[in-house]
Amino acid sequence: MANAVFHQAIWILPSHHLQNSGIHQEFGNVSVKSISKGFKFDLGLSMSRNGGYSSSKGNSFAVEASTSQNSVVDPISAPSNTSSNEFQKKSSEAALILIRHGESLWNEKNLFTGCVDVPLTKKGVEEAIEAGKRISNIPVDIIYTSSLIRAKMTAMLAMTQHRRRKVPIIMHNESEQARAWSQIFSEDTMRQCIPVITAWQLNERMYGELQGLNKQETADRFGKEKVHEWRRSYDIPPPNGESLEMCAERAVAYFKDQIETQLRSGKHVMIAAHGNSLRSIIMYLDKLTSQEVISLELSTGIPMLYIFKEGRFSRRGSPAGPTEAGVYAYTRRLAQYRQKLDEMLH
Ligand SMILES: O=C(O)[C@H](O)COP(=O)(O)O
Repeated sequence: MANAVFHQAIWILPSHHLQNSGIHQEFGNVSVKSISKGFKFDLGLSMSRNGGYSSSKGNSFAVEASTSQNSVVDPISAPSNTSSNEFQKKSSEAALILIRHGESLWNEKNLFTGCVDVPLTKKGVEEAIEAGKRISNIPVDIIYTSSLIRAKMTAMLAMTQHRRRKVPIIMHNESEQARAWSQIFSEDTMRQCIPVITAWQLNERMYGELQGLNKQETADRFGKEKVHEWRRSYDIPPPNGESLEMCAERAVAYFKDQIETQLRSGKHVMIAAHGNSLRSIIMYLDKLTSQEVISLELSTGIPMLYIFKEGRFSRRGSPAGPTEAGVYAYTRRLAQYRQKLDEMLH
């Protein structure tokens, strides 16, 4: 069966809409004059029936004005005398930030959570804000989160700390109407937004019949070794749940199809997800073996930075150190971005 493709993540302003609609004149401080020609913001993505996203405009995530074909670029990211397309071609480097969500109410209670949709604790909120401070100087053009609230909360709270002060906006693609009703009608406002794509493929591994059970009690009942095998082995699933391998089949496939595509086009990406969906992605990025991944543990609310350059990922650290400088080895490009933020904000 042909894979039906639904256009998604498009913010469109048909020119007739403005002329005909009674809504207008002012959106906050933004005058409709600036958009009176009508334009289309196309984030270049489509969603297929199986829930995957594919690019409808090649690899580009450029937000384009259909009348002029000029991309809406972040003036801080791009050198002023270089057009966005040229910049993206020259830019062979993009930042990738991974964050495991902050502590959830079930992490606090030591319960297996998996795909159960549990929010953050107060400590989790604080961890997310702290994570945001650590990445506040690193560019972010697009955010991916799982569909679970703990990852979404973490991404949103982290972005409250970002010095660029762009607004993360969740893309609603669940129906044609949801897309239509969440359009944005100002190019200026669009420039100050970061699209947030939620994807179930980034959800925590499905923990099967362990979901809701206490981890300590489960270890007492089935034995520490068995439970460790369920939690950390690569290919042994918990009862009726997903092994890490099964989780990787969807999470890494999504990463390769969708997220790597953004990185290749020069977009800086943040992913807020989960202990095991991120372990599977890190296994891919760091080329870990199924033995090595057993000892990979991720703490809640800790951001990790990778640089994607010439088709390769290199880990630039995670904030184990007390200061940002001691944490991330900035590339020249990231240092320039930071310097521009300093100039803009002082
Ligand atoms: O789903 C859970 O319980 C946690 O988010 C991850 O649990 P784990 O450390 O047991 O894999």
